[in-house]
Amino acid sequence: MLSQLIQNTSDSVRTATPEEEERLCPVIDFGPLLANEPGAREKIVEQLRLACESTGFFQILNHPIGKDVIKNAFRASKHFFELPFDEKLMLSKDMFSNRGYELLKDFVLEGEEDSSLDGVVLDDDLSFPGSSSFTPSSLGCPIPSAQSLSTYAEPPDSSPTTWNTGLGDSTPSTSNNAALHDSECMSNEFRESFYFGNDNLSKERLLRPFQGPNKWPSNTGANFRTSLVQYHDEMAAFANQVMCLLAESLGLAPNAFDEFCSDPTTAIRLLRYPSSYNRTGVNDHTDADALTLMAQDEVRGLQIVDPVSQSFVAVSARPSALVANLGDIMAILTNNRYKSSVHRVCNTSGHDRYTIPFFLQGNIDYVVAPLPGLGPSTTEPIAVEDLLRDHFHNSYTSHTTTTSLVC
Ligand SMILES: O=C(O)CCC(=O)C(=O)O
Ligand SMILES: [Fe+2]
Repeated sequence: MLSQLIQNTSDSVRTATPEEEERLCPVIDFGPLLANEPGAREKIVEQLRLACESTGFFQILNHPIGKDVIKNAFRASKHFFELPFDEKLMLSKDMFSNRGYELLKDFVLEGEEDSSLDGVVLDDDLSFPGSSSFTPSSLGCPIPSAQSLSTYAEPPDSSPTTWNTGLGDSTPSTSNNAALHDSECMSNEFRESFYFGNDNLSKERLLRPFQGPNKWPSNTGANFRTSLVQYHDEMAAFANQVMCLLAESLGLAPNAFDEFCSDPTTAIRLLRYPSSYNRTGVNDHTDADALTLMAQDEVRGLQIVDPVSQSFVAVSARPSALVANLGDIMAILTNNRYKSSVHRVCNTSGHDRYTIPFFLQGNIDYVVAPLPGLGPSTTEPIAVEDLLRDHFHNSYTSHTTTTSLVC
C-alpha cells in the first residue's frame, strides 16, 4: 500500500508551518475527555475523523500514559543502546517472532576501509562500546571477514549503497530465519532498534509469528524489564480506547473493532537515531498495523508526505504528546476512508533522537476486510498474519533507498 511516491532524493525537506502542521498532524487534546467534560467526546471524535481522512497522523495531548512510565521507558531504552555492542548482537532480531535487536547498519570494517573514506570525520560518539572483537557470523549476521566495527557519521560518498534494505523473498519460518536475518542485516537505515511485545503471552500465542517470546538482555537490573512491560501494557490499554473513538468517528458502534482487538499482536520498538545530514533513519514506508502510538524525545526527525504537494514535510517534536498514525490495516478496515500515510525519519539535529512507537497489529487470525457498512472491498480479504508477512517482505524493498538524501 506504499504510494508510488517519487521525490528527488536531493531535494531538501521543508519544515511544516504551524498551519501545515495543523493539517498534516493536528494536536488533539484528550484532557477534557479524561476529565469527563460534557461534549468532549463528540469534539474529539470529530477531530479524529478529520485527521484520519486527511493523513491519518495526529498528536495526542494530555493522554493517560503516566509521565513516569514514559520517562522510565526512555531511561531503559538509553540503557539498552549503551550496552556493549556484542551484548546487543546476542539479542539479534528473530524474524519469525519479530523480537530483538536490529543493529545500526552503518559501519567501517577494519582492514577494509575504502580510500574514499579519506577525509571523512569519524564520530566517536557513534562507535559501539565493546565492539573490538565480536564475531558477527556466529550470531546469524555474517559480515565477511569483519574483525571489528565502528560507525561513521557520514557515508564515504553520496552514491546509493547496494545494500539490500529488505528481507529477501523467503517466507519467515524458524527454518529460514538465518537467511532472512542476513539480508535484514544489510539494510542502510541509520538507526538501531529493539523490538519487544506483550510479555505475558499464552503458550499457544508464543508459537505464532510476530509476537514472541521477548528477548530480554541480562544484567540490566530489575527495573529495566518492568519499565518496558509497563509502557507496553499502558500503551496497549490506551490503544484500545483510541480504537473505540475511531470506531465512533466512522459512525460505527464503539465496539466495532473489538474482534480485531481481541488478544492482539502488538510490538514496541525502541529506536535510537544518530544524527546525519544525508542518511535516513527510517526509509519511507507506511506502517502495517492498524494504529501506532509513539512517545518521542525533543529531537525532531519525523517527516510525513503531504497529500496535497506529494512531498515530505518535517513535523515538530512535542515530547508531551503522543504521535499517533494509522497503518495499512486501518486503511483496509475502513475501505481507505482513513489514510495510512507514507512517512520516514531524518535526524539532522546533531544529537541522538530516541522514540518508542507502539504498534497495534490486531488479532493474528483476524481476516482484514472493510468493516460492515463501509462498502465493498476492492481487495481480497487477508489475514493479519499474511498481511504482516507481506509487509515485512515488501515495504523496505519496494521504494527508493535514500542514502543520498539531503534531509
Ligand atoms: O521514530 C519515528 O519518528 C517513526 C518510526 C517509524 O515510523 C516506525 O518505526 O515505523
Ligand atoms: Fe512508521
